[in-house]
Amino acid sequence: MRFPNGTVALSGVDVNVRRGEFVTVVGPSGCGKSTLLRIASGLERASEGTVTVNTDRIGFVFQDATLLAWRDVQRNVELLAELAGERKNKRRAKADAAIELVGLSGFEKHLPKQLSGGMKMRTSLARSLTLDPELFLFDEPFGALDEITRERLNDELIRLFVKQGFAGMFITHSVSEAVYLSTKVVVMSGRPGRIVKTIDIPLPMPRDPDVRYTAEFAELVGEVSHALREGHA
Ligand SMILES: Nc1ncnc2c1ncn2[C@@H]1O[C@H](COP(=O)(O)OP(=O)(O)OP(=O)(O)O)[C@@H](O)[C@H]1O
Repeated sequence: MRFPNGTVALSGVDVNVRRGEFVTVVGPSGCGKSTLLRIASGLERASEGTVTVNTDRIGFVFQDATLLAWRDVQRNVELLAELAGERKNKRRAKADAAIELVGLSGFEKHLPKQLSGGMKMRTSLARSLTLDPELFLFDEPFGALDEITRERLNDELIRLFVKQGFAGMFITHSVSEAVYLSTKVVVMSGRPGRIVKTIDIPLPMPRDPDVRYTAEFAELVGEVSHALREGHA
């Protein structure tokens, strides 16, 4: 990916994300992770190479929950179905199901300003879930949350991944979050972003929260951290 101003953001990147895979991309700031996700989503067009996406049901969750301040949770979650021109009954049913999936039942009438950071992210997740995505893209969605909320949302995300069966592509700066969530971790170098290493995470899904304290987990975290350091050198 070369931007019109000459910045080369990505070079020779080759990634596959299949159904049943949750692929996390880690790498130093500015290495092109968001660019890669935007290219996968179609928001950005690669200047060279090919991108093949075998579905048009793509969910995208950003670091910011991007909720409309004047709409309550239910009407925020309904937004995409509304834009797609779906009837009120149908979009309400979809929103209700998604709100239930993310554990926000009872908060339908709350406005964004009445929600915690974690609840805002859940609302954002629910909004994308109404699309019933086959490919779900996440650009560091939990980066701004405290550790406990983040760990809880990691578990909820894994539950959704196992239940809904989408292909997941996730960006994070946290090595332990990457190992915990993923079936595969892609480590990128500094700009222009190249893939330094791809590491399979063979831990069983859904993850047991206590897996974080095992030797196997620590070893995988070590492997990802080493690869990150190599890419930085
Ligand atoms: N539209 C653009 N035009 C020119 N350069 C851009 C454009 N968008 C991004 N870049 C540059 O491309 C590089 C990759 O940016 P990107 O946001 O993808 O990195 P990132 O790995 O997601 O960073 P971070 O982890 O800090 O969010 C950066 O150097 C950025 O300045």
